[in-house]
Amino acid sequence: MCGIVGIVGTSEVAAQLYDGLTVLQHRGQDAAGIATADRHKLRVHKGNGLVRDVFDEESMRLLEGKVGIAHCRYPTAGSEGEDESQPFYVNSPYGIALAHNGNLVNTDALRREVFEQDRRNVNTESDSEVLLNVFAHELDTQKALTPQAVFKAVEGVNRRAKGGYAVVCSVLGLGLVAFRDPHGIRPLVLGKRTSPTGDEYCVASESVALDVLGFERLRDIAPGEAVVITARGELHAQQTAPAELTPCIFEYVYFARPDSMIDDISVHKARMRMGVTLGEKILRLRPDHDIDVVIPIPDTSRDSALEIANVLNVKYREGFIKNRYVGRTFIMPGQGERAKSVKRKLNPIPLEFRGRNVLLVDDSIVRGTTSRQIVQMARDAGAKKVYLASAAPPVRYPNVYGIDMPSSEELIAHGRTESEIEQMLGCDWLIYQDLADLESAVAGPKHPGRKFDSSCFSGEYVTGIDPDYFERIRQMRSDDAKKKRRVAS
Ligand SMILES: O=P(O)(O)OC[C@H]1O[C@H](OP(=O)(O)OP(=O)(O)O)[C@H](O)[C@@H]1O
Ligand SMILES: NC(=O)CC[C@H](N)C(=O)O
Ligand SMILES: [Mg+2]
Repeated sequence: MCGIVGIVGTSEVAAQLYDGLTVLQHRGQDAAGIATADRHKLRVHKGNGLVRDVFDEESMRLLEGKVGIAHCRYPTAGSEGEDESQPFYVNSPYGIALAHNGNLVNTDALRREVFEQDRRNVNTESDSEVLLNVFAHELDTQKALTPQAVFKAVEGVNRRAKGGYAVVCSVLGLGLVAFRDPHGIRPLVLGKRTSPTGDEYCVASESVALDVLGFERLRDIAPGEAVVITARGELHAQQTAPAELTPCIFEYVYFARPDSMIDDISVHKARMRMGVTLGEKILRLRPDHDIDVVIPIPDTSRDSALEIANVLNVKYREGFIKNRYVGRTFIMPGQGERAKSVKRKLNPIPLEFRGRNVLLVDDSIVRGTTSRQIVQMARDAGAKKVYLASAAPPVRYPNVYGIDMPSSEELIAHGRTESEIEQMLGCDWLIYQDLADLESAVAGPKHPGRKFDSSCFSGEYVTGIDPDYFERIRQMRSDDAKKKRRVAS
């Protein structure tokens, strides 16, 4: 789940892109990059690591230009190698840099098509580089470099690429281009700022980037919409494909920051509502429950856990302290690293557990890495009974649109009943949110009936998927496959 930002400013943009990336760091911790454009040149600096590690004073100084894009990466395709960090660049036509959040599900066919029909070679295993070459080819077939020509090119991309994609591009001689797939699976929001020298625009994965950079949130980019902001600050927008909004529900469950608005829904409020519906379910199933205290598994579950405690009318306590210097464990590339990180990251305060029946709350249980260890930690800290609530339903199916859970065997809930999972996690009671409750909680009162991509819970994929696709990505991207790749390199 990468983070992307693009800015058209009236002054230099590199430092602002850097600041934007730092607040999107939770979306990708593996690599980062910035590309800026002045009138004649595109400059790119990128590499593996956190944003603060990839850039130094010297590299920032070289990133000149008033138009630019930036990316932080959490790989879902190809390898974790430096050459697959983003933005990607092609020199023809015009010079284009592209940053992509999402994942294509027809990359192999597209790669062949790009080579055989468009006569372009893609030198990495990245789906994003394939996407860039499709866009470049489609733009190359247009006569001039105008917003209309870009819209035609994006129409071509929409026709050919299948999957989740939120994209920002910098096109030399024109400005910034941004577009979102026809289902709007991945988020993209547009903001504006007025400076004494003219209008400035920013496009970002999450509105938190607009907030910190002082842009006003204008609106979300619509599914199947493309936006061109010329280097002079003129905004053009057009629908480039028939569309139906079904944003990824996992953004609200886990990925996004709570202080972001995504598709006009506050992530914070969505998580609070998830807590209310789950609390109500607990009361329905066990009106005479014996829960003494609700304890969140930090960070992401906090908003939901607090509301569960309110609904149950029991105490809410911070019983685990998070080491703020350890990153998010779920988005780490290998299982060994994830498992070790839970211990390094979370430590219990025993007096909150001793002799109590505790309800631990997590936003989601994916591989079960976190919950298995946490349940044991709660017992070791002296809890009498350990109950576990998940603000999301069981994750039973792979995610193919930009979240790296490609192999169903790695998912603890795949092919298992809730009581089997309860046993594996070692808790006294496991309770999951129902999918219908999750969807209505996220939609909230402002967007009742909103549809979502909930494929990792339901197994229904909004773009349709080739039947052999799952086996192919399992071979490429399971934890085993990644381990083998690391050993070989
Ligand atoms: O079942 P698992 O495979 O362990 O995955 C789920 C866990 O991973 C995430 O936490 P993470 O540490 O990534 O981030 P957070 O601090 O934002 O909660 C998520 O919030 C769950 O706690
Ligand atoms: N998480 C993402 O959005 C990943 C983008 C792209 N598929 C990559 O692997 O680099
Ligand atoms: Mg967590």
